[in-house]
Amino acid sequence: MGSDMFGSREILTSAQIRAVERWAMDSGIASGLELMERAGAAVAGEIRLRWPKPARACVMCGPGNNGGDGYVVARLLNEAGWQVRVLGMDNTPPPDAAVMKRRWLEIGPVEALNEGVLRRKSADVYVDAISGTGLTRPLEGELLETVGYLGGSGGDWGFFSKRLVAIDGPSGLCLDSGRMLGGSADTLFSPRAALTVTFDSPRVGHVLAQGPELCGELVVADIGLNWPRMGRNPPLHPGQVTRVSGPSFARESHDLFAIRPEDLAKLSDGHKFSHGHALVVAGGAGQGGAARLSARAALRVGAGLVTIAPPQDALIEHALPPDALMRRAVDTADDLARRLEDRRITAVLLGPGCGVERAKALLPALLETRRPCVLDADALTALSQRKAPLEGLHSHLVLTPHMGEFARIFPDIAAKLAGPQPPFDQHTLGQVKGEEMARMLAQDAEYRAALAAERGPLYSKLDAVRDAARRAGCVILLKGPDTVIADANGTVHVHAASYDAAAPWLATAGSGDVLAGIIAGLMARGWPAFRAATLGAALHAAAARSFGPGLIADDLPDQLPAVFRGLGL
Ligand SMILES: NC(=O)C1=CN([C@@H]2O[C@H](COP(=O)(O)OP(=O)(O)OC[C@H]3O[C@@H](n4cnc5c(N)ncnc54)[C@H](OP(=O)(O)O)[C@@H]3O)[C@@H](O)[C@H]2O)[C@@H](O)CC1
Ligand SMILES: Nc1ncnc2c1ncn2[C@@H]1O[C@H](COP(=O)(O)OP(=O)(O)O)[C@@H](O)[C@H]1O
Ligand SMILES: [K+]
Repeated sequence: MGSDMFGSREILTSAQIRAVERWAMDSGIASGLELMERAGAAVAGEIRLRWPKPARACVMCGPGNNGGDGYVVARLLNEAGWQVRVLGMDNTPPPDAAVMKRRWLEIGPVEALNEGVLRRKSADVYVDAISGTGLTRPLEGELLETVGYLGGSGGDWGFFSKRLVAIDGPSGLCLDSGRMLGGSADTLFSPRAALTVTFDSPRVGHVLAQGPELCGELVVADIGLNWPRMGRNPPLHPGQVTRVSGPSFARESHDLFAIRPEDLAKLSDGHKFSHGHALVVAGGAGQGGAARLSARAALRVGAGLVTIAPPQDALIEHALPPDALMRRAVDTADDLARRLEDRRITAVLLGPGCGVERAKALLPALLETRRPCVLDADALTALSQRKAPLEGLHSHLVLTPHMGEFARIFPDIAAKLAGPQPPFDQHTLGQVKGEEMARMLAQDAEYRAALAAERGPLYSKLDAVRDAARRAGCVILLKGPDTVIADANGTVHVHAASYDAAAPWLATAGSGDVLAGIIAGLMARGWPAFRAATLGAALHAAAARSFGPGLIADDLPDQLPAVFRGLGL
């Protein structure tokens, strides 16, 4: 296991990459034309790596700079001996794209970009340069038909998905959310690329939602933008808007993965008693398995001591291994409060196998101590059933919901994420009334404001988790193949299983209990909530990869030593 798989890198929104490009051009690092030439060269190079013999290419160029990249690809493939057809639009492109189009026109013609021309299916490779980061509204008319045809409206998406190369992303995909612009109906005919080549950094939309599925293999090409990244800067406070000598945008760390050199040092240092003490609350008779999985994970991640705390009458069930576990009964909220008077208990996990009623009874006493703590599973359901679900939450807390639990605690945010996306037409608005209508009108206004401010137009999982964490005042880790973690200051981190080696076998019963235990163990060891959650998600996925297919949750904690060895600890 190479430690490179743990590298952390920034992912950017469309507005951020535009700011980076503008900064690079303004500071004389490269002109727009040079950047476009490098972008096109990177795409042509990746194509030639995969199709080493000159073949037939059909390059589809849209109205903007994404189309400009396409004209460069066409010219370079032609120079390499390929037979190239170019389909394009009858518009005045932006200046750099116009130059690239003229250069192509010295070589060959531009045919009309429409479904009819595509139906002839005369190429080995199709290059989608129709839209990239500049897509701001759903495609319409001929462009929509063309993109739908690439997505299989003619009954054969399998044909295109094997030979479609997308520049920056398949067209119609919103690179800020990973969702197709234009609502769910159009996703039926969303183009799926075999290969997507993007520039400088991944975009948010490459790793969230449908992005990974629609982009296919993702290559991030360096086009020499050379901007000062967070990693190379003096320490920044997360979420801070900074104007260092680089492009100016909110330097939120939208980064992928989590293990950094300072984590490695801290994981390997120290002495048993400096490693803290995690208390894992367990449930009544017959429910103990989940909490024991969590407790085992907390031990394996290096908590010095772990105590499992079931009710008195279930204590006997927990006489099972691991023997390193301590066992103490906790029946009532008073028992828990007394137990937590011991300041040596440095983190608490409540939820796995706990039972909703028991979690509800223990929650107030736990929250009152403001002890670092993870709330998972039944504790999340218990939260959502309180009159004021978010009351008493604080910044030393990590909530680890899956989408169902998240929706019960933040129903409005989940509805906004799952529902149709703006701009809403009269027909859509005609179908709703009351609060739903008010919510959609507000969302529509937000969409227009976002466009004006050059932010991404669609509400993404990243936005949703950030909004939820701000509202709750704690860290939230929303599970899924695209796990998103946010803190109350707006710092967001994505752990995308799709980005490196996918670990689909993580989706197995009890794997969430292990994740909660890993995070609680790290918090017991002194990691702050947000770092514990991001590092925990990375270790959890690494453990799954280390075991491989056939994994059950019980195997995960015992893979952690191999993961640590792989990290050189
Ligand atoms: N900046 C740089 O230096 C570099 C940029 N690079 C490349 O530029 C790409 C970004 O280019 P971009 O901003 O020109 O927009 P792009 O993705 O081509 O597509 C949108 C175009 O379509 C239009 N449009 C929007 N919605 C529409 C709709 N529904 N139906 C119809 N039209 C619609 C919209 O214009 P509008 O009509 O909104 O004015 C715009 O013209 C980026 O992905 C990368 O590939 C690289 O070369 C590296 C250097
Ligand atoms: N398709 C997937 N690929 C990779 N990881 C996934 C996928 N779906 C879910 N996961 C991960 O699997 C774990 C499942 O947790 P959870 O939903 O709580 O399950 P359980 O309740 O069975 O423990 C989470 O860490 C989640 O991020
Ligand atoms: K594209």
